[in-house]
Parts: sequence; C-alpha cells; structure tokens
Amino acid sequence: MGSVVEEISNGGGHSVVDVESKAGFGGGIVDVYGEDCATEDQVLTPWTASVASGYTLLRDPHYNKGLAFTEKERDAHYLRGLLPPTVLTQELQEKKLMQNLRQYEVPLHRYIAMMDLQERNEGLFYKLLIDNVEELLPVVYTPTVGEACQKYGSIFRHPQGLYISLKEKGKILEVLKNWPDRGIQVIVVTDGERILGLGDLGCQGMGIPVGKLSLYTALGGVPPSACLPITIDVGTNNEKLLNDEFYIGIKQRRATGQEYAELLEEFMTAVKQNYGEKVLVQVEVFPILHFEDFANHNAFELLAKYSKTHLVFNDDIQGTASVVLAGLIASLKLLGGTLADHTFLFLGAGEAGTGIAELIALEISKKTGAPLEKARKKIWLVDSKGLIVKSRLGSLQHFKQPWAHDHEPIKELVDAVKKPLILALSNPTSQAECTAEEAYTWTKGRAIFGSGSPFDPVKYENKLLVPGQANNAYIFPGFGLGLIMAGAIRVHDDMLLAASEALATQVSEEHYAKGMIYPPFTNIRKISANIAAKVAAKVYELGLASNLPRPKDLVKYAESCMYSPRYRSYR
Ligand SMILES: O=C([O-])CC(=O)C(=O)O
Ligand SMILES: [Mg+2]
Repeated sequence: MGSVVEEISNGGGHSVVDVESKAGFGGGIVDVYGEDCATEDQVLTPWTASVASGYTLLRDPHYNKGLAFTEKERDAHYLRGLLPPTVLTQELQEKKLMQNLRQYEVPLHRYIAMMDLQERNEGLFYKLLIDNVEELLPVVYTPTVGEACQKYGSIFRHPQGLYISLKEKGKILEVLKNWPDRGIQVIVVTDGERILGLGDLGCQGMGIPVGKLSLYTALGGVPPSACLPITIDVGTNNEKLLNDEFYIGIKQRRATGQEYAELLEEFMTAVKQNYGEKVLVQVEVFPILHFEDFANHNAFELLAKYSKTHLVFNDDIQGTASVVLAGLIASLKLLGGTLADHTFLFLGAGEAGTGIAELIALEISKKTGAPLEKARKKIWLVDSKGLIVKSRLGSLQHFKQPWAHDHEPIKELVDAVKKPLILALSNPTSQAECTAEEAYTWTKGRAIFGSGSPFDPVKYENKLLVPGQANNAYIFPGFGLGLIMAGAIRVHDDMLLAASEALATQVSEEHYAKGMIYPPFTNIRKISANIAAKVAAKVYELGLASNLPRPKDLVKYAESCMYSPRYRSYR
C-alpha cells in the first residue's frame, strides 16, 4: 500500500476530494445508480425517484413526522384528513412515547415498540435514543437485543437490513443493488454464528447489525441512510432453530470450508464493485465493513485476509480491545503505575481475549520501546483448558499461540488478581462472568468493576459504587465516524490506540471518585466526536486518508458532520 498512501498524503495539490463540501456525507458519489459502469453483462436496477406525498409520505419512515406535520405541510403534501386535527411538537411526541415505553414491563416489548418506531418514524426513533441514551441502550442493544435475536422469527414484523443467503450465490451484486440507499458509509455484517455469548442464532442474528448500526447513528452521528445491516445466511447448527417452524433462515446445517469462503469472497468483491469510488488513479474508497459476531474460526481469518484489500473492522476483536484498553489506561489513575508495571490475566482466549491482549501489548511496546514479543509476556490468558502455556503450543489454535509463555510461578497471577480490576465482559447479562455486586462483595468493596452489559450501582458499606459498562459501544461509533471523516482507505492498529487514549481522557476526576473508569453514556456524542477527531488525525498522520485537505479543527468538524434527528421543514 506504501506508494498509494504516499501519493494521497503528499498529494494535497492534486486532491480530487473537497473535504469541506463533501467528506463522505450527503452525496459525493457521482455515479449514484451505477449506470456509468454498467456494461452489457452487468445488470442494473431501474430506480426512479419521485416526490413522496400524501399516504406514501406517512408510510415512509425517513420522512414521516406523524402528528408533527404542520398545517402548512398538511396542505402542501396532500395530508389533509389523513391525520387527526392536532399538531404536536417533536418534544411532545417524545414525551408521549417515553411514557408508553415505560409502561411495558417486559424488556422485549420495549424492544418491539422501539423497532416499530424505527420503521414508522426514523427521526423520532433517533431523537428518543439520543435524548434517553442510558435508558434505551439496554433496550435496543445488549442485553435485550440478545433475547430479540433468540426470538427474532416469532417477533418478526418488518424486514430490516439485507439478507444474503446461499440461495443468492452468484447474484450478490444484484442483491446489493436492491437496497434503496446508495451512499452507504458503514456496513455491519454478521453470519450469526456467535451472537453475543448466546452462540449460533443463524439468520436471526440480524438483530445485531440492525442494533449496532442504530448506535452508529445515535452515538456516532452517521446518517441512517448511510448504514446498511447485512446478515449472511449459510445455515445454522442450532437444532432448536432448525426445528422451529417460525425460523426465518435457510433450514440446513452451516456451509463451511470452500463453500463458505466462496460466498464471503463473492460478497466482499460485490461490495467493492457496488460501492467502490475512485478518488485518485490508484485509490479506491468504499464503506467500512464492520464484522460482528462471527465465530472465532472465521473471524480472525476474515480480518487478516480482507484487511489488506478492504476497510474492515472486527468489533469483537478490535472494538472490544480498544474499549478495554481505554478502561485500563483510565484505571491506572486509581491503581497507580504504568501499563508496563502490571501483569494481566484474562479468562477467555477468543476474539475478545486475544484482541485485548494484543492491543495492550502494542500500547506497552509503543510506550516503553520494548519489543512486542517482550510486552506480550506481561499478559496471560486462560481458556477452557486452563492457563495457556508453552507446553500446550502444539495443540493451540494459531490466534492463541503468541500467548503461550513459559509457565512462571502461580504467585504472579495471584498478585495480578490482588489489585482487582475486574472486567466481566460477556454479553448479555445472563452470560456475565460475575455481577457487580459479587465483585464488590468478594473484594470488600475494593474492586474496580466494568462489564459488557450494564449493571446498576451498588451500595457497599455506605458507599455508592458505580460499575462501568466496558462495551464496544463507546468505541465503534466514534471510530467509524473518524474513518469516514478522513475517508480512510484501511484500518490500522494505531487508530485503535488513538481511540482508546481519546476515550480514557474523557474520564474526569469526578468519575474517578466514584470508581468509574468509563465516562457516562449521557455524553456519548461529545465523546464520539473526540474519538472521531483523534482517529481521523491518526488516519491523516499515517497517510491513509483520502479526504484532503485535512480540516483544521477535527473535533468541530466531527460535530458538524453528525446526524441530527430533529425534523426538517418540507416545502
Ligand atoms: O454487542 C455487544 O454488546 C458487545 C459485543 O460486540 C458482543 O458481546 O459480541
Ligand atoms: Mg459482538
């Protein structure tokens, strides 16, 4: 990539992308419908665009405002009589919906109500989510989204996202062209094999890309029309689903090996063909391909393979690593010392465990100048067969091998546990390694605790201890915004380090006093703007940016790019 990168970073003079007016937001893709590049053998979808009015306007979630259409708009857009006479403000609509939501006692009912709102009135859905983020995150995201995926078939109402199954083999490019929005900036894709800590949910994993993308918009400000959720359905090995009459996916056991690899390859190629945009002779930009909840045996391989040719990001490996590293950097204020002074022990050596370990080692190596190999020695991993040590090397999967150290005295590990920073990261709440209360009780209130799904504050001996939510949601929305702002052409680990450091600096003295190592989600849009700015700065520094010239104030620029859910006036 070297020479290409050089050309972009040093070529400010002959840049073809005007960052202030375009920056990847709101257009800029010239051949919107792919007509220019369509050839005899390449099919094209005959799209038409027309002005929505009347009944159609009310049924279009992107433009619908429900009772908030003004008198003037009702006249101009043939809405008279289609709505009851009252006109409500968006604020009043929000108040009403929050009251309704709070009446549902079953979390899944809240989830369904939120999904219905998203399908009915997108602006209002995002207004609710942004203004009530702490309350609604557990509804549209972990833990409730886990249950929603388990029951996705029976609660299915409106199709969301794009389904690419083995039936579409050979036709994936055509399927991509069926999606109505053209200016896609982020694709979240899953194959449903490892949904949170719940295992193989096959095609019903769709709830995850849908949920993650709603956070890209609400937390990171990426416009909803730039987001595309995709589920790749290669079957499922979940017997319960295979025998479920309401299962929405193809009823066969998972395709593996060459059949799987070929479908993925076709998909990755089609994404480039459909969304690739040449910005310089040798440089092509395309959407972020965010991989989510693939099983270990595919996740590492896909990331390694496609990170050379696509803008790929694996949230379970890289996003988790970045959010945990941020928590560790912040916790040094409470624990003392530098990262290199500590020994780390992780229970679990899958995508999260090894991803985190690698990023910590990288940060230690950068900060101390020690070789990566040496930095890795500070980190120990435990998998289902026990501590990962040299003597097990022959039977270890390749992604665990860098962590097979000579077995050192057990005492050191115990030391590591004595200063208890406890991160119970598995999702949803039912899969957490321990609860906040257990962590505080076992350690007599000394633990600094963080978890993947949220826990309520705990009162321990008259002190209110606030558990942190060590969830990727702190990182991926801002990280994605940063990549988009800069028009990044590849993801680099240094961008993850930049995101971790940016998040850690958002923890204030007031938070530390409560034992918090993550800032509250209430300020997440400001936090995301800061993360985006630091990530974008790194993209420019590494010469991996295609949006040139670089805006001067990246935080301001990030804020100015962010989607706002307020209603627009229609003429
Ligand atoms: O979705 C979440 O809350 C975090 C995550 O990526 C996972 O647990 O797989
Ligand atoms: Mg995940």
